[in-house]
Amino acid sequence: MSAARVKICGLTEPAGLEAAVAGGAAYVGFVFFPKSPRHLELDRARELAVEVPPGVVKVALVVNADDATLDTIDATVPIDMWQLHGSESPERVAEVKARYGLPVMKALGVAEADDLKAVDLYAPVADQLLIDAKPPKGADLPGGNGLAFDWRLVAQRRWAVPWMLAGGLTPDNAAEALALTGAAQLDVSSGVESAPGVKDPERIAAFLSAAHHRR
Ligand SMILES: O=C(O)c1ccccc1N[C@@H]1O[C@H](COP(=O)(O)O)[C@@H](O)[C@H]1O
Repeated sequence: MSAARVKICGLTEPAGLEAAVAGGAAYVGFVFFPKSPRHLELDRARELAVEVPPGVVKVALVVNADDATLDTIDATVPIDMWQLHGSESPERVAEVKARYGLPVMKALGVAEADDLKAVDLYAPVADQLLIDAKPPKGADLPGGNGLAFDWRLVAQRRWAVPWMLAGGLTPDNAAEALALTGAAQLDVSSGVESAPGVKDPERIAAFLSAAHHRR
């Protein structure tokens, strides 16, 4: 099997971004959600994004954001892809894709087999799906909680669109996650941090190495 493509999400500082790029991340993610410890102000996001070399996909993560919010991000930060991580409908996914002409990745929360029914609703409109653990009831964040779901629910499933596995991934479990699910792409945030919102360059390097040397 070829090396997995990795998204390092929730970057907030140059050191983390440099480690992601140096280690061969395929995507870097910037969070625009004020409740998150990884939330970026627009100017800060722009400063980071302009340092990303061509070929690395810059993803803007938003949660149920309105057009005005997306317009401001789009006008300020050079991004390549939207990640919709809230309860956006399939119609909203199609709308965002048409409005900005950028690919859209829709995040879906999974706790049990029934949650995967949403895949059929979103696959026709999204460019990619992000399959993440469903947040606990009452959680402040719909993602980035460091929680994994039961990977057996997606083991060796056939997908109509590209997808990423997310939720509770770490340098220690990345290889097992790849082997069990057959995923070609992984997305990680809190598992490569030393504290909420603070990326750890060594953990980023270790995660990328684990994903690139899949068994
Ligand atoms: O990271 C965040 O703060 C965040 C906030 C709101 C929605 C999604 C968020 N993160 C996404 O969730 C996955 C899984 O996170 P983790 O690895 O379990 O911490 C992450 O990769 C982001 O795409």
